[in-house]
Amino acid sequence: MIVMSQHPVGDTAADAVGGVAAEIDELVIAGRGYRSRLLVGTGKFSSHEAMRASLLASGAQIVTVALRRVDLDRAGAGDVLDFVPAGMTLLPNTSGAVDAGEAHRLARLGRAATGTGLVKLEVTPDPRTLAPDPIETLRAAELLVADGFTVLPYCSADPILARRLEEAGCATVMPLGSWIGSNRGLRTRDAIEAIVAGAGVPVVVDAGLGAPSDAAEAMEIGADAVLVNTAIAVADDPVRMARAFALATVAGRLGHLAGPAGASVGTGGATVASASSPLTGFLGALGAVAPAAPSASTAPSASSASTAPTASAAPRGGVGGGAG
Ligand SMILES: CC(=O)[C@@H](O)[C@H](O)COP(=O)(O)O
Repeated sequence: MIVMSQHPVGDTAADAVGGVAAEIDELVIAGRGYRSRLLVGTGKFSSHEAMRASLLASGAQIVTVALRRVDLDRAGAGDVLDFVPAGMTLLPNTSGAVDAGEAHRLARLGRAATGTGLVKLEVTPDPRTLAPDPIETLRAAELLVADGFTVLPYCSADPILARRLEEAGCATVMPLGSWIGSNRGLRTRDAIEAIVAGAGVPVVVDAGLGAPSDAAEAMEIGADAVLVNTAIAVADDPVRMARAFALATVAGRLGHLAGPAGASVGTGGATVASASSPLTGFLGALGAVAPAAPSASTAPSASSASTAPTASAAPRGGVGGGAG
């Protein structure tokens, strides 16, 4: 069942997330700054009205539209573009293209019809996975850059390909979190971390983010932005879900900017527990209430010795450790 909540929404990211968007830094793509780090798609909504309300609630400033869905002659009324809120940056995409030549042709038609040189490059020849073709994507990127486009390529989560796309002149790289429309979340986390570490252009995690927490996770590990369509469009309440993604994106960015948690969580975290309270110092200060020595029956056997905590696995809080 689709329900449409009636939230009072404005038309900026700050309105959509109650002002907290002002706490994060701007996203800069091809020299232009954006307050919102959530990009949204326009497919799969139950109606154009639901789409428009959700776009507003998301606070997104960049919205992607499949060129195949656009009335390129702009002859008829009621086209999807008529429902994109004014002021949003339109990012036409080449969804449906199966090779570089087709992507280039679609992009040129789109530029003629919409007047924008921005293009989200998608080359997905395999209908089962909609996996981006890395070779055709790179070829298409080279063609489009040479033709004056500002290219934002949807790509495999591959650090080498990301570097090659950046070298080809792309304005961002947009590695997938999981298959388009799958809502499977951030399945490519390790690769995204490697891409973030090496990228000189914004990294936008695109596709498969199924819950707001997925967006937050991508942002925490250092992605510059996320692009979400299906999870918002198919939610029971797409407007509320759009707001949730907006808030999660800001929260994830704040978590990343805050530093230490992102650093430890982002590298996979520790594999042993680390006490949050300073156990040793506390007991010492009380006059050492020493734990009872293990009885013979409870003492670790030789065979279990490998599981006993070692010095290196001791809690990092340690003697006189920090606040609990
Ligand atoms: C709309 C768009 O560009 C999609 O191709 C994009 O990859 C979003 O994916 P999800 O629908 O999985 O969010």
